[in-house]
Amino acid sequence: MAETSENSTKETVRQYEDVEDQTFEELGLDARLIRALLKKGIKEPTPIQRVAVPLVLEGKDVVARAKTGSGKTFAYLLPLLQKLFTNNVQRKKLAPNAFILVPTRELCQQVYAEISSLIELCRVQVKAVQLTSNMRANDLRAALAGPPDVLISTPACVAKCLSTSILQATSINGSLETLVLDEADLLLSYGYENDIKAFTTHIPRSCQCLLMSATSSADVDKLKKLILHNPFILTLPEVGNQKDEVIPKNVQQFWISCPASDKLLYILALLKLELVQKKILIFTNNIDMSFRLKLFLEKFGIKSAVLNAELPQNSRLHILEEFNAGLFDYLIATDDSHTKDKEEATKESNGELRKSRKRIKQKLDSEFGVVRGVDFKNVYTVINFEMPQSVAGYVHRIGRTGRAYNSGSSVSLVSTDEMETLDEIKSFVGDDENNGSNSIAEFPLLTMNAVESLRYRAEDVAKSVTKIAVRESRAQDLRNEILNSEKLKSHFESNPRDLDLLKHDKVLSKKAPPPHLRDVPDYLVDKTTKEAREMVKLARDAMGNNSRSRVPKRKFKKGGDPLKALSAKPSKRSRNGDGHKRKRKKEV
Ligand SMILES: Nc1ncnc2c1ncn2[C@@H]1O[C@H](COP(=O)(O)OP(=O)(O)OP(=O)(O)O)[C@@H](O)[C@H]1O
Repeated sequence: MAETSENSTKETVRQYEDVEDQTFEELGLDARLIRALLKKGIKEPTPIQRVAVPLVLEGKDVVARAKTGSGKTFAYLLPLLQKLFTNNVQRKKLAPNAFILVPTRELCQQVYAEISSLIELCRVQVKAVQLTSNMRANDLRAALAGPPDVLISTPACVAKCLSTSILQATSINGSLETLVLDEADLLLSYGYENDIKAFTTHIPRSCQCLLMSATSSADVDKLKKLILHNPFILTLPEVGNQKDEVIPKNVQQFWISCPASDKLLYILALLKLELVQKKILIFTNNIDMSFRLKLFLEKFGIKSAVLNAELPQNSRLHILEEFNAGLFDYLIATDDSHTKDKEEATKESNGELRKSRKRIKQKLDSEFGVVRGVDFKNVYTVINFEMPQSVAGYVHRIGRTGRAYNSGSSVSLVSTDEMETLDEIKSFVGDDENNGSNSIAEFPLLTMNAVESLRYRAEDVAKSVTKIAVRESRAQDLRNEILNSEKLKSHFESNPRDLDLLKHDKVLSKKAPPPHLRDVPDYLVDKTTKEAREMVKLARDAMGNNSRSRVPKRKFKKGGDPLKALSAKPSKRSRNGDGHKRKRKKEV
């Protein structure tokens, strides 16, 4: 471990070249928490947990940067809970002892679910609550009555409570012991700067502050200066500042060059010919495109659900829960919604959608964030149907697979217009054919023959998915979800575990897909594609990758991965053959 003092009295930077294989016991964790983790199937700490837990237990301020899916949530939740229930002298407090601030409601819900389950499994007297901006003043007051020990919220909601005196500044000052800023790199970009600044004036000097983030950025530095006193800055080799260490190594990244007008055809080929493994998370940049894709796939018998900022919160949470529980395999998510779709919504409000949208009166939720930090379970493949608008967006999207010790892959469909973005991403993630780590390789399993064999059908169907059909479906889906949302609210108050009530991957079109579209006739699939498909299937079976099971997957031996072992493009492969061979050699 290398330790340097930056600014001698202010920051201690700890660079861990080699994190020792300590157990949770050796980190000083309470037996109740260890038992709770075991019940969740978690036996060994991840590297970030190994370095962060002891420091947090010691009461140090910590800035932890670790890759997506590296287990940052437990890195702060475990010691935080331990501190709360081991010093269980009845504290006289007027406000919660710990605040966990996150950028989105989805994260609020996720962190709340994690902490609640730990509390339940440990059987300890700790109360956690989550607040969201859409709660009425009375509900906020009721949630804070007591007060609870831990509060999970977006900064905006805390600011609202302060400005309406539901929370008193003096109470916070007298009670706050731990402040966590989770997904710190996003808090400012979500527009919470003023809310955070308003809050910081009430943080007592003695308060321990923890800042967790997946990437380092100017925003993280700004928050660090604003909030932390003598922080320990943790950098791990898997995190590092080096470019090639941003994406988890257990995620294989691929790209396919294709004309923008052929994207539907290409994704159909990938899914229908089963060249990618399930579960699959597909990203689009705007909501209309997600419905176009959903309707298109539906005509070929591929059912999917959509997830976006327009949906009511209850529905969004339920969709996530269903997807995580394995009730459906394809989820089409629209991200970057807090910027782009808002603009679109404004434009649309002047246009043809005005009537139907007005009736629905639904606004995009500025606290929505599907990509950042949300823990999608057992997603094997992330597909960028459209390229994200920033490098950070790419990192976070890809980070939805390969979580913890699982493996995964990503496939980006890249049009000519998006090539520049791909180059930028490649240079950021440290794509280096000679080095092999973190390279974004051309997807080897899709042949032109395979694509062309589906062209006629795909183009025919794509024509039928008109703009009007898309917009009607979007409005219809929204109406359904608003109704669902009401049902969900009352139903889940009494049946919180009933996930099967509403399936969100219902088909939108009235007609069932004709058999010739639902099943790809055998004669259309060439030999190479059949082999590729078989390899993907074998790999899935070998990994025990059944998206409907919650059993942790077996780790895949790199050498045995079909995406590395087989190429459906002999000519290209031989062109890049050297690079591939070198890569594989290095990995064995
Ligand atoms: N020690 C562990 N062993 C196995 N799985 C773990 C461990 N710690 C956490 N996990 C699981 O790993 C997944 C990812 O964890 P978490 O959401 O905390 O990642 P993260 O670092 O916060 O990612 P992101 O930056 O995307 O938010 C979760 O499903 C979590 O339950």
